[in-house]
Amino acid sequence: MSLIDTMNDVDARHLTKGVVISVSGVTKHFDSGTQAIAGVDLDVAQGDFVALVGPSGCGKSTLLRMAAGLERPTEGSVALGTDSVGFIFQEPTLLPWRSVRANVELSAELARLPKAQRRSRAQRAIDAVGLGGFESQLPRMLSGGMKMRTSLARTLTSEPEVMLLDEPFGALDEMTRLDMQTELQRLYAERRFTAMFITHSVSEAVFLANRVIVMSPRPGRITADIRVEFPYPRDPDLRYDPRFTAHVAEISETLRGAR
Ligand SMILES: Nc1ncnc2c1ncn2[C@@H]1O[C@H](COP(=O)(O)OP(=O)(O)OP(=O)(O)O)[C@@H](O)[C@H]1O
Repeated sequence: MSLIDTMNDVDARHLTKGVVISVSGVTKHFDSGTQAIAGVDLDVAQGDFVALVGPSGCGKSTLLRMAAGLERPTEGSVALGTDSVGFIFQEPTLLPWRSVRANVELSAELARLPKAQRRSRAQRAIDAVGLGGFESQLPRMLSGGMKMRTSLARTLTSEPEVMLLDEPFGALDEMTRLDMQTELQRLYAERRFTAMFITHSVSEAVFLANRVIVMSPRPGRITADIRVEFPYPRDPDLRYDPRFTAHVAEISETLRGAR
């Protein structure tokens, strides 16, 4: 049982086989009086890439934060079947005085891995995100996309079974964002972690996920759960495929209907 399950008073041994994140009958009221979430049930299977889309303020981040154990549900339960979890937020939050390599090694340092293993894992992650050659640069010398790559590499270094990503590419320019989407799904194709990914972009959701969850306006409920069956790794040109645009249209329509 992980620390997070302990915090949520849920025993992970009660999870259905193959389910890594289980949200059951969850409602969330904040002390301010805001009700963020209403009656959400969601099981995420091991190896699923789930994208959450919904109008601003519908409780997507709250749901993700509950999965991370950072918030408790008011009613219902949230269980996580592992304590091997990586987070990525919109802001890369790098330590400004540390080089790319030292930032990427941080998660392995915190996990107290021996130095040689730290080095080799960090280098593998740096190469995987295309930052080879930039190891000794400081964050202030990096573009927004490179900072996000560094943040992604830092998370990959701890080889998490579950990745929780809250609009990680929201602040990037369009071209960098498309590149990062391609990189992330390539890494997913190789490593098959379980992912929960928040985005405002329907096309980003369809390109990355094998399952798109659509939420209603606050208090957020699940209004649709749509399977996206394209095999991984996905080619950037998939975005021009009529089946891809049909998915985007269907989800956009559901979002409009949910307002
Ligand atoms: N700690 C908190 N205290 C009080 N209210 C909160 C807190 N965190 C979030 N909220 C409120 O709960 C609602 C849901 O917020 P949340 O950030 O989960 O939505 P979201 O769907 O992620 O929004 P966005 O897409 O704009 O990022 C909002 O009305 C927000 O103001």
